[in-house]
Amino acid sequence: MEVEASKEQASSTASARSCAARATKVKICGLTDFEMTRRVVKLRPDHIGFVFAPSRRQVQPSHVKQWLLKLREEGDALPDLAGVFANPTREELKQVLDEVPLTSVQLHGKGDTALLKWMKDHYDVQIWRTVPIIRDDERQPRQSIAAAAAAYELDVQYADVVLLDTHCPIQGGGSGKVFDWTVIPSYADQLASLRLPLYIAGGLSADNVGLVVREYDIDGVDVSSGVETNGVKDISKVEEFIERVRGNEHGKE
Ligand SMILES: O=C(O)c1ccccc1NCC(=O)[C@H](O)[C@H](O)COP(=O)(O)O
Repeated sequence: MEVEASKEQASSTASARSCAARATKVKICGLTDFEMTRRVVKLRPDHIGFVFAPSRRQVQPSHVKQWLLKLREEGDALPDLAGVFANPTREELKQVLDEVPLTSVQLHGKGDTALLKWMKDHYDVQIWRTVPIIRDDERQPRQSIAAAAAAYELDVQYADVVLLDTHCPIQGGGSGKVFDWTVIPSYADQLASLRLPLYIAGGLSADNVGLVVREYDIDGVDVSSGVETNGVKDISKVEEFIERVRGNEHGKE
């Protein structure tokens, strides 16, 4: 099944990093209505994401369930289906996972090893662990890589993908802001030794995604704000974003 294939792709680990040119995965996040979800799915991203955390992009589980049913009825091959949460309780996760056939759960906020273990024990989902990277302009001491690593190392044993995203103190993600990409190689090295795929998010758009994909040894990219116009998903921006990723693979001459 397409979803299964997509899950396997998401698990392609850092061992693939040694290949000269490989396909960088694309996740389009923060879909909020059926019609846009349908149009995005037809562009064949590797992952799509629905935000269940409090946010202007928050969606209801019952709505997402209906959209996915309709797409299946129409015969659309579905990509990996990610649900985005910020510091969820077990009950909140259960409510969504029992209703929506998600294949991945993306967690923002503080780590909770017991929660991750519970999820792995009860649901067949990939876990995306977000590592927030603090921007210099937040006027906090710059986060050291070691400190961030210590924060996620605790639950990395249950993570299937690690996502570096710009720290967003207000809602946890979807900031639309770029972090300092020079930290990427240190994470890439650490995660390669753990054989965990590394994805990048935070302020990506068609204008800058080619650069991050070409210059850094990463497995995938994730976007929300950068494919919106006036806060609403814009299908021409989504299309352009996916084209830029696919035309700029790392290692391609
Ligand atoms: O998008 C939100 O509103 C959101 C709220 C709370 C937690 C996570 C959230 N979004 C996650 C994403 O959309 C992506 O993983 C990523 O943060 C996208 O960032 P950006 O392209 O900078 O909007």
